[in-house]
Amino acid sequence: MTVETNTARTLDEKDALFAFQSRHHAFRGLGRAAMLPRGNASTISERSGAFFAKAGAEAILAGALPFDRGGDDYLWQAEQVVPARSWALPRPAPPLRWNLRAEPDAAEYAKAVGNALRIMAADTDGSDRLTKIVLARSLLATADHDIDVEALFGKLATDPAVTAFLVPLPEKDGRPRLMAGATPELLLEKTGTQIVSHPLAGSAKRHDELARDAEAAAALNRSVKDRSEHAIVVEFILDMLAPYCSDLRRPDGMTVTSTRSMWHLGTRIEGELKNPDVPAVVLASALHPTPAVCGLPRDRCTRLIRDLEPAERDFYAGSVGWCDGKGDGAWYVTIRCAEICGAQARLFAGAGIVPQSDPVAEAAETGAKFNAMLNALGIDPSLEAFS
Ligand SMILES: C=C(O[C@H]1C=CC=C(C(=O)O)[C@@H]1O)C(=O)O
Repeated sequence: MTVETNTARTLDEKDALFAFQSRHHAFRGLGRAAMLPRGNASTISERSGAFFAKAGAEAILAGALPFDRGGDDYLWQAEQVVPARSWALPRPAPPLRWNLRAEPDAAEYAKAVGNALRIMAADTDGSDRLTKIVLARSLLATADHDIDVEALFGKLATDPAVTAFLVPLPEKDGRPRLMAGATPELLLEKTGTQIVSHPLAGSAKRHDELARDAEAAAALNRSVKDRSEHAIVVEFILDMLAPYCSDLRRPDGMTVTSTRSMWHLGTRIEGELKNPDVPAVVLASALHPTPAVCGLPRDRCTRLIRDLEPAERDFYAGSVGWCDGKGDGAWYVTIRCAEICGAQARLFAGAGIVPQSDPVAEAAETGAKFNAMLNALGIDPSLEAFS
């Protein structure tokens, strides 16, 4: 991917179409040049192939794939792509007053987890047997005036363990929308013939007090429930990538990784492609959604999620990222994020449910996963609305 270094615009201009910032990548796209004709996962290969055949190897498409493989993606080429390092310094924004509504609240969410556990327990055999499902809830935060998206992005980008992102979403009721977040999870990165995926699953809340924080990490590492939840994701990704790879490697065990607010179990998977021409977006689209955000079996879980969750996921738990005309690119799992529309932010958080799950603990885990966005929005995470 090529990022223009000759920037005619100043970096504090407000018209970012998309932006990504992590330890490895930091750029923003300015102005709308062209949209990839919309379509679902089954046509991404043809559509992106035709697009880059015209736009050329240096062109970059960035944006979002929805959670549901049948839904349409939203990918854009910007007029100009510029480096964005200076965004590591958050811009001060005036404090907002918030009205908060949990949809559903923790108690209702715990009931949905209970329902999922009953379905799992009744499922004793068969190839369609439910082994894991990820259930999410949302939090609708409405401010007294419009959210300063650039200031929000600056705050999200201060955690060195995440990729902060800002991508446009299709308008809803005629109003512009975008997705902002700080994802810790790499779905797929491709550079030439090399691919990397770094799934996360299995979580614990972090604590200010050092000894308590270290104990939370150690307990996560010992947890049979979290290890089984994680192993399902790793096996799924290895199975999906195997047909594309001449070599696929993973370390012996899983590792404990962290963001500022959460501990996770993670596994870095690396591979060498048989055919280097398969583009990053096609591989990401084939992998997505993994059991880190959906479950196993995938199609059955997609349907069950629709029944068990009150709010539509839309682009939450999809994938955000970019690819260039050479086929390189990086795609992340769309988590620790909020859909922003004017003064409104809809935050999402999910948790993997396996037979050993405790509904109340899973509800608390989703509460903790809101913290990255809440902190960046300047909302006190200890407020009652999240419990
Ligand atoms: C679905 C989410 O997290 C996923 C990623 C890491 C750990 C997870 C877990 O432990 O349940 C989830 O699989 C979310 O943050 O909304």
